[in-house]
Amino acid sequence: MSEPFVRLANLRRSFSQGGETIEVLRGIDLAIRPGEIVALLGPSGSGKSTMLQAVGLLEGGFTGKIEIAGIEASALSADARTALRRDHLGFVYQFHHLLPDFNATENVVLPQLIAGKGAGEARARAEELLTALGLGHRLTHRPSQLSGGEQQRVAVARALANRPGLVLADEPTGNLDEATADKVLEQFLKLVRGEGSSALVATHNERLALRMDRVVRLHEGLLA
Ligand SMILES: Nc1ncnc2c1ncn2[C@@H]1O[C@H](COP(=O)(O)OP(=O)(O)OP(=O)(O)O)[C@@H](O)[C@H]1O
Repeated sequence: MSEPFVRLANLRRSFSQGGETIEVLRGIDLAIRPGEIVALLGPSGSGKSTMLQAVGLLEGGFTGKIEIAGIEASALSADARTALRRDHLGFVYQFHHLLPDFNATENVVLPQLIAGKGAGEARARAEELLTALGLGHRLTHRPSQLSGGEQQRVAVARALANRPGLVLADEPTGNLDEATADKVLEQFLKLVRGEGSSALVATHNERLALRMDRVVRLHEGLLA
């Protein structure tokens, strides 16, 4: 069996608030294999976003081990963490966070230019992804000219643009109606599987979670 792409060991995070300490993550262990799509289920406030922020190397304040692509992240400098994030991770949020003044293609091109890819190659990749997501007829629309589901699909294309080994998605369809959420999730899963990426998808939707390869549940700071 292949080595995990992500390995978390005894991951902990607490917050101090008004003299009280809340232990949100109390020793998380998790391994995600290359290409595996894992649903992270848990009620509101259980710590799903906190855990994704840790794995996404977006925040400090954690203890324990976070290993991505065989690299132990906690020992790295800030620059090296940024490089690890850029080279291996893609993010999809509940709200798309697309750049309003750029069209769909440009929003997907931009992270590739930042990663050092040439403009022609980046544009071809953006168009390939957007077309695979059924947006071939919306390439030059700006976010305000797209529906909620279309905006979220552009965000999915952007997350996958640099071929990340791991996609982190925080309630990626939480802002959509049920029918649209189903469709966007279906396309997301198909694309991630086609690309061979792993994914960790936070949701409180049991039904959507069951369409992924494995479900883990956050309960009282631990994974069940
Ligand atoms: N910066 C912070 N300071 C203090 N407490 C925090 C902070 N960030 C998160 N928390 C607390 O940590 C707990 C977990 O929050 P988190 O956002 O990770 O939950 P979640 O499972 O993603 O919830 P939701 O499904 O509602 O998004 C909450 O009780 C929250 O109040």
